[in-house]
Amino acid sequence: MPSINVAFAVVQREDGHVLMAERPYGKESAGFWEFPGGKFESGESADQAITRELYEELGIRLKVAYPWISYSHIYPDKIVKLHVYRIFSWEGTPSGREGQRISWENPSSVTVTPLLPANEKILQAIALPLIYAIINAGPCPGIKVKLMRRLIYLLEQGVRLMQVRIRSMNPDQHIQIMRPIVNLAHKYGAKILVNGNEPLALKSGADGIHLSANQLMNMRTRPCIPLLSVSCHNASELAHAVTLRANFVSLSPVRSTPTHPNVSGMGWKKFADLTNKLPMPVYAFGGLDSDCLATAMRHHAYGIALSSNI
Ligand SMILES: Nc1nc2c([nH]c(=O)n2[C@H]2C[C@H](O)[C@@H](COP(=O)(O)OP(=O)(O)OP(=O)(O)O)O2)c(=O)[nH]1
Repeated sequence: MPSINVAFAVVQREDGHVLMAERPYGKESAGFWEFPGGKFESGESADQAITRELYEELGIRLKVAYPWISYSHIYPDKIVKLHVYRIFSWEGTPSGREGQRISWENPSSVTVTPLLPANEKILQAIALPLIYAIINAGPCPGIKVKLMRRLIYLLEQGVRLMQVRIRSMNPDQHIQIMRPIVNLAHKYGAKILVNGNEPLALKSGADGIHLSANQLMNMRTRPCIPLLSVSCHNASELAHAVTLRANFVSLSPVRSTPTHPNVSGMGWKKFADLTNKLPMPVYAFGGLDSDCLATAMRHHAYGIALSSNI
């Protein structure tokens, strides 16, 4: 079967809406909605293809194009290798220069239909926020109040995806602590994952679980929960996370951290080599702060994970 390379872009406004385009009359799959982009021309790189396509199709000049994920989709007559970019800044006002209809859509509630089947996973992924906060807590007096305070602080800062990791706590007390956390987060439209414990996640109404790399490698089937995130450190763990259909992973350590002084960070080059061909969102983790977001995205990260200890 022939295989073609295609570059397309998630062009995203500040309000989170993304630009979608209808495939015009005369093209294959006319009437289906897609992200703007198209086939590589002979000798072109992915970067060159996306820059040219977005100018030809929409009349916009890209300021920065972040290379994101790559994946293949098998159509009845061909394999399409999709190279996906994320665009947050451009010059010009997008318009359908090839007669195609365009629409700004909220990724969580897309109104245009039908979509190209290869694009479902992209829409699910881009509903995720750019920052993933990990709240670590050990047993300590007043832990419930301290956790709630930290949660409120993060929610007020605009964080909408959090993992809560409480060590050494009996299951009943754990649920008692998690329920109000989940309820409050949901009032802000935020999602909560609990670390490592599927029954706890279900009983506390959390949105998902986060697995350690050890738990991941011992698991053969995906837990039955909406969101699954996983800690990964190398290529084989990433590959298993893909097999288990994790929604996203954190890949660490990018830099060495005070909590793991004997482990050296992999650095951005290795991070990019590991994530470059992955079909899922990856949060860069370990020794980072929010100023690292653009650097992370230049190296194929979806966003960054930041840890916060109690
Ligand atoms: N542009 C784009 N193509 C996609 C997406 N998802 C997806 O499966 N594809 C597939 C559909 C097509 O088989 C292929 C893109 O081919 P195309 O015909 O649009 O490319 P093009 O704009 O260069 O078209 P042309 O100049 O050859 O007419 O990639 C997407 O979101 N955007």
